[in-house]
Amino acid sequence: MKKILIIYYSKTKNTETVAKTLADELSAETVEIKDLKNRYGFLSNIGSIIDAIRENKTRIEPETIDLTGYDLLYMGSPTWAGKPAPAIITIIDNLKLKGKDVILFATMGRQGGSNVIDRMAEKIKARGGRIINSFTIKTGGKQFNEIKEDTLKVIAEKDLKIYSIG
Ligand SMILES: Cc1cc2nc3c(=O)[nH]c(=O)nc-3n(C[C@H](O)[C@H](O)[C@H](O)COP(=O)(O)O)c2cc1C
Repeated sequence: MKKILIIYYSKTKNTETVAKTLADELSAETVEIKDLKNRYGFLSNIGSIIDAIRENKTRIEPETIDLTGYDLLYMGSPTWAGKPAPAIITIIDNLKLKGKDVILFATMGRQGGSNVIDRMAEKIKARGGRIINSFTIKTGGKQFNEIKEDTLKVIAEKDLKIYSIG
């Protein structure tokens, strides 16, 4: 079995639900990237949208992750104004991704997830990583258990367990 790490940011636990479901199904470890900037309240939401559109960096915890020994990475972000969350933009630039296989996922209320995947992919490829698969999950109006069900469906449809072998 490959050693798999799932790296994610999640403000309201939708992306976390996907990450934890993947972790259970694929026997993977997880690392949550925390954004140390206040992202709660109306004004903060506007700030978050501006930060996402401009791809502003943010203060995160952990600042980096030692990826030595991991054969496969999953990386997940919510969609913010059609972009990856600032915490994900920030962590990608702090990781040594040369030669790493990466599977990307994005959650979205309604739309924009594929754009998030594309942008994450561009940045990861620029750092020497290889994107081997990706998927989006729609979360608008869904309970956590429905998001979990949707994730289980994607794991089956995309045959994601195949990447754990070897
Ligand atoms: C600042 C902000 C911007 C967002 N922009 C979008 C968007 O452009 N398109 C969309 O479908 N959902 C958008 N959403 C909804 C989130 O992408 C969606 O709820 C996601 O599943 C949240 O993941 P999380 O619970 O892991 O934080 C936005 C949410 C926030 C807080």
